Amino acid sequence: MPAGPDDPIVPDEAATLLAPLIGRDAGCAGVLLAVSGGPDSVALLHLAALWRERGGAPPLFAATVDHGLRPESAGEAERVAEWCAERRVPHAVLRWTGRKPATRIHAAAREARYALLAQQAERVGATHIVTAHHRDDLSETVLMRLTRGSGVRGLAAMRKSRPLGGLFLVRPFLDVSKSRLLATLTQAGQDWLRDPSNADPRFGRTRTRRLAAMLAEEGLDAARLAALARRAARADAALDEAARAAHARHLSQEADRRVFGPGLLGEPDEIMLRVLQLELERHGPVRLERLESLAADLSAAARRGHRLTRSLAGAVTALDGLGQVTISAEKERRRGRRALTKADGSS
Ligand SMILES: Nc1ncnc2c1ncn2[C@@H]1O[C@H](COP(=O)(O)OP(=O)(O)OP(=O)(O)O)[C@@H](O)[C@H]1O
Repeated sequence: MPAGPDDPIVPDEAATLLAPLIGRDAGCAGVLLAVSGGPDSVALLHLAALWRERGGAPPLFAATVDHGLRPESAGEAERVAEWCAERRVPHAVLRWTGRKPATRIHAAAREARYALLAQQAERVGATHIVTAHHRDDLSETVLMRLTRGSGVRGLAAMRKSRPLGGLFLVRPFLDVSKSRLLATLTQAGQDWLRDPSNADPRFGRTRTRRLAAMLAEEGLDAARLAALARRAARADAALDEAARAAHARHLSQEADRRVFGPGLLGEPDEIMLRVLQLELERHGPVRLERLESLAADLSAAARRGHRLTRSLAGAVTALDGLGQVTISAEKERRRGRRALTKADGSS
Protein backbone atom coordinates (compact mmCIF):
# COMPACT_ATOMS: atom_id res chain seq x y z
CA MET A 1 0.00 0.00 0.00
CA PRO A 2 1.48 3.42 -0.91
CA ALA A 3 2.45 5.61 2.05
CA GLY A 4 -0.04 8.31 3.07
CA PRO A 5 0.88 12.02 3.06
CA ASP A 6 1.54 12.03 6.81
CA ASP A 7 3.01 8.54 7.25
CA PRO A 8 6.50 8.12 8.68
CA ILE A 9 9.19 6.93 6.26
CA VAL A 10 10.12 3.29 6.91
CA PRO A 11 13.71 1.99 6.56
CA ASP A 12 13.05 0.25 3.22
CA GLU A 13 11.72 3.47 1.80
CA ALA A 14 14.78 5.35 3.09
CA ALA A 15 16.96 3.10 0.93
CA THR A 16 14.64 3.60 -2.04
CA LEU A 17 14.85 7.38 -1.68
CA LEU A 18 18.58 7.61 -1.09
CA ALA A 19 20.20 4.78 -3.07
CA PRO A 20 19.46 6.03 -6.64
CA LEU A 21 21.09 9.39 -5.86
CA ILE A 22 23.87 8.55 -3.42
CA GLY A 23 24.24 4.79 -3.63
CA ARG A 24 27.49 3.21 -4.72
CA ASP A 25 25.87 2.56 -8.12
CA ALA A 26 25.42 6.33 -8.48
CA GLY A 27 29.23 6.65 -8.39
CA CYS A 28 29.16 7.99 -4.86
CA ALA A 29 32.36 7.46 -2.86
CA GLY A 30 31.20 9.29 0.28
CA VAL A 31 28.35 11.48 1.42
CA LEU A 32 28.37 14.69 3.43
CA LEU A 33 24.98 15.25 5.07
CA ALA A 34 24.20 18.93 5.65
CA VAL A 35 22.52 18.88 9.06
CA SER A 36 21.36 22.21 10.47
CA GLY A 37 19.52 20.53 13.35
CA GLY A 38 16.08 21.47 12.01
CA PRO A 39 13.57 18.62 11.65
CA ASP A 40 14.20 18.05 7.93
CA SER A 41 17.92 17.54 8.16
CA VAL A 42 17.71 15.56 11.43
CA ALA A 43 15.32 13.25 9.55
CA LEU A 44 17.92 13.04 6.78
CA LEU A 45 20.57 12.01 9.32
CA HIS A 46 18.23 9.48 10.92
CA LEU A 47 17.16 7.90 7.60
CA ALA A 48 20.67 7.81 6.13
CA ALA A 49 21.91 6.03 9.28
CA LEU A 50 19.02 3.54 9.04
CA TRP A 51 19.91 2.89 5.42
CA ARG A 52 23.57 2.29 6.38
CA GLU A 53 22.47 -0.25 9.02
CA ARG A 54 20.80 -2.26 6.27
CA GLY A 55 23.95 -2.19 4.14
CA GLY A 56 24.71 -0.65 0.75
CA ALA A 57 25.29 2.93 1.89
CA PRO A 58 28.53 4.76 1.08
CA PRO A 59 30.60 6.23 3.96
CA LEU A 60 28.53 8.89 5.76
CA PHE A 61 29.76 12.20 7.19
CA ALA A 62 27.81 15.13 8.54
CA ALA A 63 28.48 18.85 9.00
CA THR A 64 26.70 21.78 10.60
CA VAL A 65 27.48 25.32 9.55
CA ASP A 66 27.54 27.72 12.47
CA HIS A 67 26.83 31.08 10.86
CA GLY A 68 27.46 32.85 14.15
CA LEU A 69 24.37 35.01 13.64
CA ARG A 70 22.49 33.96 16.79
CA PRO A 71 23.94 33.45 20.28
CA GLU A 72 22.44 29.94 20.49
CA SER A 73 24.03 28.68 17.26
CA ALA A 74 27.19 27.17 18.80
CA GLY A 75 25.14 25.21 21.36
CA GLU A 76 22.78 24.03 18.62
CA ALA A 77 25.67 22.70 16.56
CA GLU A 78 26.77 20.74 19.64
CA ARG A 79 23.33 19.10 19.89
CA VAL A 80 23.65 18.00 16.26
CA ALA A 81 27.12 16.64 17.06
CA GLU A 82 25.55 14.49 19.81
CA TRP A 83 22.84 13.12 17.49
CA CYS A 84 25.52 12.24 14.94
CA ALA A 85 27.73 10.59 17.60
CA GLU A 86 24.78 8.41 18.70
CA ARG A 87 24.70 7.11 15.12
CA ARG A 88 28.49 6.94 14.67
CA VAL A 89 28.39 9.46 11.86
CA PRO A 90 31.56 11.65 11.95
CA HIS A 91 30.44 15.26 12.37
CA ALA A 92 32.15 18.64 11.95
CA VAL A 93 31.07 22.14 12.93
CA LEU A 94 32.01 24.60 10.18
CA ARG A 95 32.20 28.21 11.37
CA TRP A 96 31.44 31.14 9.10
CA THR A 97 34.18 33.52 10.13
CA GLY A 98 34.07 35.79 7.07
CA ARG A 99 32.85 39.39 7.13
CA LYS A 100 29.07 39.54 7.58
CA PRO A 101 27.43 42.01 5.19
CA ALA A 102 24.87 44.53 6.49
CA THR A 103 22.31 43.66 3.81
CA ARG A 104 21.22 40.44 2.09
CA ILE A 105 22.60 38.46 5.01
CA HIS A 106 20.47 35.42 4.19
CA ALA A 107 21.94 35.14 0.67
CA ALA A 108 25.49 35.70 1.94
CA ALA A 109 25.01 33.05 4.64
CA ARG A 110 23.76 30.58 2.04
CA GLU A 111 26.72 31.25 -0.24
CA ALA A 112 29.17 30.83 2.65
CA ARG A 113 27.34 27.67 3.76
CA TYR A 114 27.71 25.91 0.40
CA ALA A 115 31.37 26.96 0.13
CA LEU A 116 32.11 25.59 3.63
CA LEU A 117 30.21 22.36 2.91
CA ALA A 118 32.11 21.86 -0.36
CA GLN A 119 35.47 22.37 1.39
CA GLN A 120 34.48 19.88 4.08
CA ALA A 121 33.29 17.31 1.51
CA GLU A 122 36.67 17.50 -0.19
CA ARG A 123 38.46 17.21 3.15
CA VAL A 124 36.66 13.97 4.07
CA GLY A 125 36.63 12.54 0.53
CA ALA A 126 32.86 12.85 -0.02
CA THR A 127 31.71 13.20 -3.62
CA HIS A 128 28.13 14.16 -2.76
CA ILE A 129 26.64 16.81 -0.46
CA VAL A 130 23.08 16.05 0.60
CA THR A 131 20.56 18.58 1.88
CA ALA A 132 17.10 17.89 3.27
CA HIS A 133 15.11 20.22 1.00
CA HIS A 134 11.65 18.66 0.68
CA ARG A 135 8.48 19.04 -1.35
CA ASP A 136 7.23 22.01 0.67
CA ASP A 137 10.57 23.81 0.12
CA LEU A 138 10.31 23.05 -3.58
CA SER A 139 6.73 24.30 -3.84
CA GLU A 140 7.56 27.47 -1.88
CA THR A 141 10.47 28.18 -4.20
CA VAL A 142 8.17 27.72 -7.20
CA LEU A 143 5.70 30.12 -5.62
CA MET A 144 8.38 32.72 -4.92
CA ARG A 145 9.56 32.43 -8.51
CA LEU A 146 5.96 32.79 -9.77
CA THR A 147 5.51 35.97 -7.79
CA ARG A 148 8.70 37.31 -9.41
CA GLY A 149 7.53 36.38 -12.89
CA SER A 150 10.27 33.80 -13.60
CA GLY A 151 10.58 31.86 -16.84
CA VAL A 152 10.63 28.10 -17.40
CA ARG A 153 14.11 27.71 -15.92
CA GLY A 154 13.17 29.54 -12.74
CA LEU A 155 9.97 27.55 -12.31
CA ALA A 156 11.99 24.32 -12.50
CA ALA A 157 13.28 25.56 -9.10
CA MET A 158 15.38 22.84 -7.47
CA ARG A 159 16.83 19.70 -9.04
CA LYS A 160 17.33 16.43 -7.21
CA SER A 161 20.95 16.44 -8.28
CA ARG A 162 23.16 19.12 -9.71
CA PRO A 163 26.91 19.70 -10.01
CA LEU A 164 28.52 21.88 -7.34
CA GLY A 165 32.13 22.54 -8.33
CA GLY A 166 33.61 19.08 -8.78
CA LEU A 167 30.98 17.58 -6.45
CA PHE A 168 27.25 16.87 -6.60
CA LEU A 169 24.57 18.59 -4.57
CA VAL A 170 21.77 16.12 -3.97
CA ARG A 171 18.24 16.63 -2.60
CA PRO A 172 16.61 13.24 -2.20
CA PHE A 173 13.47 14.50 -0.40
CA LEU A 174 12.00 16.74 -3.11
CA ASP A 175 9.02 14.39 -3.48
CA VAL A 176 8.55 14.00 0.29
CA SER A 177 6.29 16.27 2.32
CA LYS A 178 7.56 17.95 5.46
CA SER A 179 4.80 16.30 7.48
CA ARG A 180 6.23 12.88 6.62
CA LEU A 181 9.69 13.93 7.83
CA LEU A 182 8.16 15.21 11.08
CA ALA A 183 6.17 11.99 11.51
CA THR A 184 9.38 9.99 10.98
CA LEU A 185 11.13 11.83 13.81
CA THR A 186 8.13 11.63 16.12
CA GLN A 187 7.87 7.89 15.59
CA ALA A 188 11.61 7.47 16.25
CA GLY A 189 11.42 9.62 19.42
CA GLN A 190 14.09 11.86 17.92
CA ASP A 191 14.17 15.54 18.93
CA TRP A 192 15.16 18.46 16.68
CA LEU A 193 15.98 22.14 16.97
CA ARG A 194 13.38 24.87 16.59
CA ASP A 195 14.84 27.70 14.50
CA PRO A 196 13.26 31.02 15.52
CA SER A 197 13.94 32.59 12.08
CA ASN A 198 11.36 30.17 10.58
CA ALA A 199 8.50 32.18 12.07
CA ASP A 200 9.96 35.62 11.38
CA PRO A 201 7.73 37.52 8.89
CA ARG A 202 10.70 39.65 7.78
CA PHE A 203 11.94 36.70 5.75
CA GLY A 204 10.37 36.26 2.33
CA ARG A 205 9.99 32.52 2.84
CA THR A 206 7.72 32.99 5.84
CA ARG A 207 5.46 35.28 3.83
CA THR A 208 5.46 32.75 0.98
CA ARG A 209 4.39 30.04 3.42
CA ARG A 210 1.32 32.09 4.30
CA LEU A 211 0.52 32.56 0.62
CA ALA A 212 1.04 28.81 0.04
CA ALA A 213 -1.50 28.01 2.75
CA MET A 214 -4.08 30.29 1.11
CA LEU A 215 -3.50 28.82 -2.36
CA ALA A 216 -3.67 25.26 -1.03
CA GLU A 217 -7.22 26.01 0.09
CA GLU A 218 -8.00 26.83 -3.54
CA GLY A 219 -6.49 23.53 -4.71
CA LEU A 220 -3.02 24.77 -5.70
CA ASP A 221 -1.21 22.69 -3.10
CA ALA A 222 2.43 21.63 -2.66
CA ALA A 223 1.95 18.50 -4.77
CA ARG A 224 0.64 20.51 -7.73
CA LEU A 225 3.37 23.14 -7.46
CA ALA A 226 5.98 20.36 -7.26
CA ALA A 227 4.45 18.78 -10.38
CA LEU A 228 4.71 22.16 -12.13
CA ALA A 229 8.41 22.31 -11.16
CA ARG A 230 8.98 18.79 -12.51
CA ARG A 231 7.32 19.64 -15.82
CA ALA A 232 9.18 22.93 -16.07
CA ALA A 233 12.47 21.09 -15.41
CA ARG A 234 11.66 18.63 -18.20
CA ALA A 235 10.83 21.44 -20.64
CA ASP A 236 13.90 23.40 -19.56
CA ALA A 237 16.22 20.45 -20.21
CA ALA A 238 14.75 19.98 -23.71
CA LEU A 239 15.05 23.70 -24.50
CA ASP A 240 18.62 23.73 -23.25
CA GLU A 241 19.54 20.85 -25.48
CA ALA A 242 17.90 22.49 -28.50
CA ALA A 243 19.68 25.77 -27.70
CA ARG A 244 23.08 24.06 -27.46
CA ALA A 245 22.49 22.43 -30.84
CA ALA A 246 21.44 25.78 -32.36
CA HIS A 247 24.49 27.44 -30.82
CA ALA A 248 26.78 24.91 -32.50
CA ARG A 249 24.87 25.19 -35.79
CA HIS A 250 25.05 28.96 -36.11
CA LEU A 251 28.46 29.77 -34.64
CA SER A 252 30.50 30.44 -37.74
CA GLN A 253 33.74 31.74 -36.28
CA GLU A 254 35.44 31.11 -32.96
CA ALA A 255 38.12 33.58 -31.95
CA ASP A 256 37.90 36.62 -29.68
CA ARG A 257 34.83 37.59 -31.67
CA ARG A 258 32.06 35.06 -31.95
CA VAL A 259 30.01 35.33 -35.10
CA PHE A 260 26.59 33.79 -35.53
CA GLY A 261 25.11 33.35 -38.97
CA PRO A 262 21.78 35.00 -39.96
CA GLY A 263 19.94 31.73 -39.25
CA LEU A 264 20.20 32.44 -35.51
CA LEU A 265 17.57 35.17 -35.71
CA GLY A 266 15.27 32.80 -37.59
CA GLU A 267 15.20 30.35 -34.67
CA PRO A 268 12.15 30.31 -32.35
CA ASP A 269 12.43 33.21 -29.89
CA GLU A 270 13.14 31.02 -26.86
CA ILE A 271 15.98 29.18 -28.64
CA MET A 272 17.52 32.40 -29.95
CA LEU A 273 17.30 33.91 -26.49
CA ARG A 274 19.01 30.92 -24.90
CA VAL A 275 21.81 30.95 -27.49
CA LEU A 276 22.43 34.61 -26.65
CA GLN A 277 22.31 33.72 -22.96
CA LEU A 278 24.85 30.91 -23.39
CA GLU A 279 27.17 33.33 -25.12
CA LEU A 280 26.67 36.36 -22.86
CA GLU A 281 26.99 34.39 -19.62
CA ARG A 282 30.58 33.67 -20.64
CA HIS A 283 31.17 37.38 -20.00
CA GLY A 284 28.99 38.06 -16.96
CA PRO A 285 25.60 37.54 -15.31
CA VAL A 286 22.61 38.66 -17.34
CA ARG A 287 19.04 39.29 -16.23
CA LEU A 288 16.21 37.64 -18.14
CA GLU A 289 14.38 40.94 -18.80
CA ARG A 290 17.52 42.50 -20.32
CA LEU A 291 18.09 39.44 -22.45
CA GLU A 292 14.51 39.53 -23.66
CA SER A 293 14.80 43.15 -24.64
CA LEU A 294 18.11 42.51 -26.48
CA ALA A 295 16.57 39.58 -28.38
CA ALA A 296 13.50 41.65 -29.31
CA ASP A 297 15.65 44.56 -30.52
CA LEU A 298 17.85 42.25 -32.60
CA SER A 299 14.85 40.58 -34.23
CA ALA A 300 13.16 43.91 -35.02
CA ALA A 301 16.37 45.40 -36.47
CA ALA A 302 17.07 42.26 -38.53
CA ARG A 303 13.56 42.34 -40.01
CA ARG A 304 14.23 45.86 -41.29
CA GLY A 305 17.79 45.07 -42.44
CA HIS A 306 19.15 47.57 -39.87
CA ARG A 307 22.38 47.40 -37.90
CA LEU A 308 22.36 47.43 -34.10
CA THR A 309 24.94 47.50 -31.30
CA ARG A 310 24.15 46.82 -27.64
CA SER A 311 26.30 46.43 -24.51
CA LEU A 312 25.15 43.86 -21.98
CA ALA A 313 26.87 41.71 -19.34
CA GLY A 314 30.34 43.06 -20.22
CA ALA A 315 29.95 42.11 -23.87
CA VAL A 316 29.03 43.94 -27.05
CA THR A 317 26.45 42.35 -29.30
CA ALA A 318 26.44 43.73 -32.81
CA LEU A 319 24.07 42.99 -35.67
CA ASP A 320 25.27 43.78 -39.20
CA GLY A 321 23.05 44.58 -42.18
CA LEU A 322 23.15 40.92 -43.31
CA GLY A 323 21.67 39.51 -40.12
CA GLN A 324 24.99 38.27 -38.67
CA VAL A 325 25.39 38.68 -34.91
CA THR A 326 28.86 39.24 -33.45
CA ILE A 327 29.54 39.04 -29.71
CA SER A 328 32.82 40.21 -28.21
CA ALA A 329 34.08 41.26 -24.79
CA GLU A 330 33.63 44.96 -24.20
CA LYS A 331 37.29 45.48 -23.30
CA GLU A 332 38.52 43.59 -26.39
CA ARG A 333 36.42 45.85 -28.57
CA ARG A 334 37.92 48.90 -26.87
CA ARG A 335 41.43 47.45 -27.30
CA GLY A 336 40.70 46.80 -30.99
CA ARG A 337 39.51 50.37 -31.47
CA ARG A 338 42.63 51.78 -29.75
CA ALA A 339 44.87 49.67 -32.00
CA LEU A 340 42.99 50.96 -35.03
CA THR A 341 43.34 54.58 -33.92
CA LYS A 342 47.08 54.10 -33.39
CA ALA A 343 47.50 52.51 -36.81
CA ASP A 344 45.60 55.47 -38.31
CA GLY A 345 48.11 57.81 -36.70
CA SER A 346 45.18 59.71 -35.19
CA SER A 347 44.77 60.14 -31.42
N1 LIG B 1 23.48 25.73 9.14
C1 LIG B 1 23.37 24.65 8.36
N2 LIG B 1 24.27 23.66 8.46
C2 LIG B 1 24.19 22.56 7.67
N3 LIG B 1 23.22 22.39 6.75
C3 LIG B 1 22.30 23.35 6.61
C4 LIG B 1 22.32 24.53 7.40
N4 LIG B 1 21.28 25.30 7.03
C5 LIG B 1 20.63 24.63 6.06
N5 LIG B 1 21.24 23.45 5.80
C6 LIG B 1 20.82 22.43 4.80
O1 LIG B 1 20.04 23.04 3.80
C7 LIG B 1 18.72 22.54 3.82
C8 LIG B 1 17.74 23.66 3.53
O2 LIG B 1 17.80 24.61 4.55
P1 LIG B 1 17.02 25.97 4.43
O3 LIG B 1 15.63 25.69 3.92
O4 LIG B 1 17.19 26.68 5.71
O5 LIG B 1 17.88 26.66 3.29
P2 LIG B 1 17.61 28.09 2.65
O6 LIG B 1 18.20 29.12 3.56
O7 LIG B 1 16.20 28.21 2.29
O8 LIG B 1 18.56 28.10 1.39
P3 LIG B 1 18.58 27.12 0.18
O9 LIG B 1 17.19 26.57 0.03
O10 LIG B 1 19.03 27.86 -0.99
O11 LIG B 1 19.62 26.08 0.57
C9 LIG B 1 18.56 21.94 5.22
O12 LIG B 1 17.57 20.94 5.23
C10 LIG B 1 19.95 21.38 5.47
O13 LIG B 1 20.12 20.15 4.81
